[in-house]
Amino acid sequence: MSNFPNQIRASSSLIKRFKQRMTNPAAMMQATRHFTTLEGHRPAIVHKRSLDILHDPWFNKGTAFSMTERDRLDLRGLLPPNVMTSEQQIQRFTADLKRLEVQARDGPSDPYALAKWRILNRLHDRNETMYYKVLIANIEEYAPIVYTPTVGLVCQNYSGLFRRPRGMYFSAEDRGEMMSMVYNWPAEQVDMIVVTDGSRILGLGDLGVQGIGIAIGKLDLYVAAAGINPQRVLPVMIDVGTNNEKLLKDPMYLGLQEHRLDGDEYIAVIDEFMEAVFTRWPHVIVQFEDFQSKWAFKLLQRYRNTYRMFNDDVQGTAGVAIAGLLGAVRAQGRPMIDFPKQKIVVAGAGSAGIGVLNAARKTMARMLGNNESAFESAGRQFWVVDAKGLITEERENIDPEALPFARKVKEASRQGLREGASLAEVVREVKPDVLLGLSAVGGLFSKEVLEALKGSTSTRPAIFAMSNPTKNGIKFASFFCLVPFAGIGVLNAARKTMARMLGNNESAFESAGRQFWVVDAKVRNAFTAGKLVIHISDALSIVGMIIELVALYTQGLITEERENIDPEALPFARKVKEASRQGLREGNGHIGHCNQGNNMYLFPGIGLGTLLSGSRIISDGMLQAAAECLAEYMAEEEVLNGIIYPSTSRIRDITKEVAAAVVKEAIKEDLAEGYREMDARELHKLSQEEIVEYVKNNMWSPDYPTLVYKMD
Ligand SMILES: NC(=O)C1=CN([C@@H]2O[C@H](COP(=O)(O)OP(=O)(O)OC[C@H]3O[C@@H](n4cnc5c(N)ncnc54)[C@H](O)[C@@H]3O)[C@@H](O)[C@H]2O)C=CC1
Ligand SMILES: CC(=O)C(=O)O
Ligand SMILES: [Mg+2]
Repeated sequence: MSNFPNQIRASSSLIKRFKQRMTNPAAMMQATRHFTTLEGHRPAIVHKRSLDILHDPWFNKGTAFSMTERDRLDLRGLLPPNVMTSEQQIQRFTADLKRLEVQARDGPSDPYALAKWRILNRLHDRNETMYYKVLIANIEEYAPIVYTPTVGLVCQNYSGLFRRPRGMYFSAEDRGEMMSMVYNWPAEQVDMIVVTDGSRILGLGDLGVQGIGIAIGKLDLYVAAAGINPQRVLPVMIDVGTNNEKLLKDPMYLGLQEHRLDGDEYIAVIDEFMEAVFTRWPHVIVQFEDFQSKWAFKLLQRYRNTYRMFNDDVQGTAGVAIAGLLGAVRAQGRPMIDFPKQKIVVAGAGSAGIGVLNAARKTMARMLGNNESAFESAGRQFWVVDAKGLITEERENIDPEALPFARKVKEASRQGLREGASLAEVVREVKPDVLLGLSAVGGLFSKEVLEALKGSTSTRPAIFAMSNPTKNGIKFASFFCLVPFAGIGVLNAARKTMARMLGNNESAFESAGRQFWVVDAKVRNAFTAGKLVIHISDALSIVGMIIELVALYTQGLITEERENIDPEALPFARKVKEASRQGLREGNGHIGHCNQGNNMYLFPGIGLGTLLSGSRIISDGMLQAAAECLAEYMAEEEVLNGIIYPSTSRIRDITKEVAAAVVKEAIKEDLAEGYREMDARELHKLSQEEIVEYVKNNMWSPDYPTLVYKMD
């Protein structure tokens, strides 16, 4: 068992001192001054100088300190003499990062992604303003590094990657101490906490203390997308042990090496944490992230009416899925009001799957009249398959959360189904409009399942493969492959892996090449180019992130007949004769639009909207408003082209709109108590446009403030 360092325990005198300061208005102003002045272009007061400033990522500007600032802050001689602009700094940094890219042309391998993460993380450690400037300007490119999928790898390799701590750790050893420990955090004001207990990190299972990476990654998006001030975010890991046997035996593991606390003992730890953070920061918002479903629902019910909190996996994911499901209806050329007619098969009945099911059912019921019979009939639109197959009322020890979605036995049998029927059987018999996966199992949408989906009664069946991370999807056995952002890099890597399996010689390499049928020439930047790549036959299977497969026909199968073929795709072009023997020809196949459907479209806006409304709680109505706002964000033309989610490059604008929708709903429900000088009465007077403006004006931007030194 590791010994949690004593030095992080705050003395009670520290709390006393802090409380005295907080009851003294002048002292309180002094304590909060640099936070309130950082936004905009007013100078920021700092209480340190010299090397202490250079080592403080909140204030460090590196080579961008002006000469007058260097004099004022005792920095003269501590930096190379050439003063750089922030643009020059970014150019220098990006050139370094791109060099890595040139050297790693063989695809987005794990070491390559991790190397990129390391470089970005080092920048995060030394200069936060510049880090967020880089991230915001290149969000589409770097979100997959600082967030999923790479952050999953980071969590898995956390013990080796750990350099500087970030965030706070509360462990089972700290029971009785949390109320004082919370004052060890240096920021007087915290707006947003993302907390995990590491029990179900992405689709990677129990990673114990290593799960802190996901809280850090989510908060990166809070800063980049929602403009939450980086000095006011706090990633938290609650370490109650781990049931991961490998970590329990690993001498390098940094967390508590004991089995997870359970039952009342577990709840007591989480209760103590919640009380501590809300005592110090009464207006903070706490996002619960990646708690195993066993606790996710219970904790949500326990706290949601008392604290400003939400569970991202249950509620954020549900909102994003609803927006996507409504988009899928529109993509079929039908009005959204037809949503209650959709037949939906969901694979996975954990926190995310059940969250989506509940929200989708409520949305359907509202469209059908919002009464009991509407709710009943909406329930019949879903077929849920978990690890044991189709869930019916015959299921033994059924999870109470899944019970409302269990199919009636008689009804199932009329459809040719039974308790435990496989996903392929269910899809074959139900002929659904939508197949949605939240099972964390790679390769689940196999050839058989996708073949079965061909029988769908929908004109444009949609697949939402929402499990994370992408890696889970790599299986060499399936038929179709949708590669969300890998393209040629993945093809090359897959070919090499196959070749290795076949003997690792030239003929193995040749024959491996014949296993790919590549559709679309622009595969290389498939994700950034917004193209969906479909490989027929042996390749990789879908999983990873939410992918909408709404057929949008473009160039089709690549054969050697393709004009102006991308040289990188050439090795994968099919021979014309061989293709014709298979009944295929140049241009065959479907290319759909593909982008990432992740709760990142909503959680930043939910948090920001809650903060700026000053709502006491996060209501169902506020969450629904967020989802509807995302659904409406896409123009009709885009949706008809099968583009259901916007590009992540627009994430700041999306978040602003989502936050405004949340503020508006909080005002409507009379929950809004205001934020800073905008009190509840003022909020009520705002028009829709003014709410959007209010949100925009309160989003932090990564600009260096002028620093002025004052003694503490
Ligand atoms: N795209 C997004 O925004 C989000 C994605 N997720 C992902 O969704 C996945 C599931 O998350 P949770 O629900 O929290 O996990 P969980 O562990 O609570 O639930 C997993 C569910 O999948 C079922 N399952 C396992 N094997 C199966 C199989 N062969 N066939 C059908 N079902 C099977 C399990 O019985 C369980 O019901 C994870 O990969 C997670 O990363 C979660 C939240 C958001
Ligand atoms: C994206 C996310 O929250 C998850 O996979 O758990
Ligand atoms: Mg999550």
